[in-house]
Amino acid sequence: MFKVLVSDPISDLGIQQLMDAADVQVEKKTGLGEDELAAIIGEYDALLVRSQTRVTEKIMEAGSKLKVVGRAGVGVDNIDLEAATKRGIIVINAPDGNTITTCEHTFAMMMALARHIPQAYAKTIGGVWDRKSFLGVELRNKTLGVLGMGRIGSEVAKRAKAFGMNILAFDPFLTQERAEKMEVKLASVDDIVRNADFMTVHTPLTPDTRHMISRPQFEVMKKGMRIVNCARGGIIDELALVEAIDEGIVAGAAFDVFESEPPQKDHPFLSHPKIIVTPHLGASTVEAQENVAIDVSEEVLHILRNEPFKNAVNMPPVAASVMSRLQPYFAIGEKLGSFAAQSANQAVNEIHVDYAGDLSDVDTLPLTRYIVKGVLAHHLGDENVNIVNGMHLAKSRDINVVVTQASKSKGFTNLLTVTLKTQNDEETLVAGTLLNGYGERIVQINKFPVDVAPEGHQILISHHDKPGMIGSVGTLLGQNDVNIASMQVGRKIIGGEAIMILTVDKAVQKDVLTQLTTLPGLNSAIEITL
Ligand SMILES: NC(=O)c1ccc[n+]([C@@H]2O[C@H](COP(=O)([O-])OP(=O)(O)OC[C@H]3O[C@@H](n4cnc5c(N)ncnc54)[C@H](O)[C@@H]3O)[C@@H](O)[C@H]2O)c1
Ligand SMILES: O=C(O)CC[C@@H](O)C(=O)O
Repeated sequence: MFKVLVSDPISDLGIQQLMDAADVQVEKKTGLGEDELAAIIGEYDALLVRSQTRVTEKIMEAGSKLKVVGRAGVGVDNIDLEAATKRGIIVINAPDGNTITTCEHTFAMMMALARHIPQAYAKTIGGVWDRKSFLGVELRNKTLGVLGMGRIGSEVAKRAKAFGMNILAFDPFLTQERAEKMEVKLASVDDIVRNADFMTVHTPLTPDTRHMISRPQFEVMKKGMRIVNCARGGIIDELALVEAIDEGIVAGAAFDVFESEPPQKDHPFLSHPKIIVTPHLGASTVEAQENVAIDVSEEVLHILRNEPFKNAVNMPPVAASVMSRLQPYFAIGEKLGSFAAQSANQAVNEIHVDYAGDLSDVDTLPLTRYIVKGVLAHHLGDENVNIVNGMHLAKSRDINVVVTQASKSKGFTNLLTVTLKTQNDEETLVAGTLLNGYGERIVQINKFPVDVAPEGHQILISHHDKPGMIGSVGTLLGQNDVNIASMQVGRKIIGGEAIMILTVDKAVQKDVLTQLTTLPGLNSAIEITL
């Protein structure tokens, strides 16, 4: 039974599927401080948060069973990603669910700013009928500068066209071709600052974007600019903005987010007549909260059940088209890694993976992660290694991961070859394939061609090819109550070195393996469990 803790208010409708899952127990405990959360997190396999809970290194350290932290929303600035990656905790978010909602909030803020709605409302309900102080401006024919043309920025640009606005857009990933397709004009930050009437930011907060609009930009800014920030506090320098408004450069600003949240009571935005604010409400609609909760719950279930997932933040995203090609190989990749590690039986200093045939022209990194996990988990334990921290763990142990791709696949449509190089320059090679209609197969072990389904308990025997070997192994196993399900023998030349792989029905006692090695002509016997 997996235990999931929900530590922020998250839509019940969204997390219903977790509650309905027979293998999951959900507990809700909101408003916990760091120490309180650290004290209980050790019991849980997954933690679901919104933006209030700060998932610090201390929480990750205390979360000895924690496999995944799910963020019902986009920004993960409340989660220590480095600490999570180090401990193999997968951090996932729900990047799509609140895009439209936040885009619409941006428009609500832009319209409110253009027409002074909050200020006019306050005066009107205060009994003052003031129609002179609130002369607004139209959006039509105005230039809107959009910084950050990702999910939300693109939707904002789309809607701004319906208002008759001209759009200048900047994003390091925005190409001329895509800008033309979206009917926006590709511009630099400087162009936008000098020419826009309205400016809205939709970037994450990074060292690059922190204070990307500050004193130098205000100094050259078009007079009368109106600025909206529904992305992250800190992208626009708050103090420099207040100065720019007071100097008459900026006509007004609408902010949903602050450098520090909630802002101090004496924060200059809270009393400025030309600044309107909301308390980080960008994603706060019924629809968005349901969407993000559904998305994140689905992903948490996938991760807990060891199924493929897509929105991990501490791993690079993988295109759906690439994922669909690689996914069928994840299980065999991990098994090959594990098989190789169990048969190498020595400290590994290089994991060499060769992809051939169908896998020769695709970015195989996600698959390599499964193979590396398979190799490392044998020594480090399943609970300590996963596809997030595997590469990091390999690097921290000076294990090189080398990947090659070749179109030739020795007669197979696809072939994965895992070679482990050990300290004494020895190599252990295991190659496998997915056979159409037959599933996973190991087709080579070291220099020997074989045909073995990688599953359950297996015994890998190295021996001298001579009459009677199979019989004496079978007899010894039978005497020890070990039932053989299948057996494969591989050799290069008659009477030379050979291997035997037996699939047996249960785990084999160590002393049975020792007895096997006393048989004349038998060199080694290793148990492999997949
Ligand atoms: N107010 C809210 O409640 C709320 C809700 C959802 C999202 N957000 C925030 O909105 C922002 C945008 O979210 P999104 O879903 O569109 O993210 P996204 O990742 O789809 O888009 C962000 C874009 O910013 C671009 N970018 C990065 N550095 C840049 C730079 N220096 N200059 C210009 N562009 C740059 C990226 O290339 C990317 O295209 C994020 O900060 C997110 O956390 C806020
Ligand atoms: O309301 C929230 O959870 C914050 C939403 C937003 O900032 C996000 O990053 O998704």
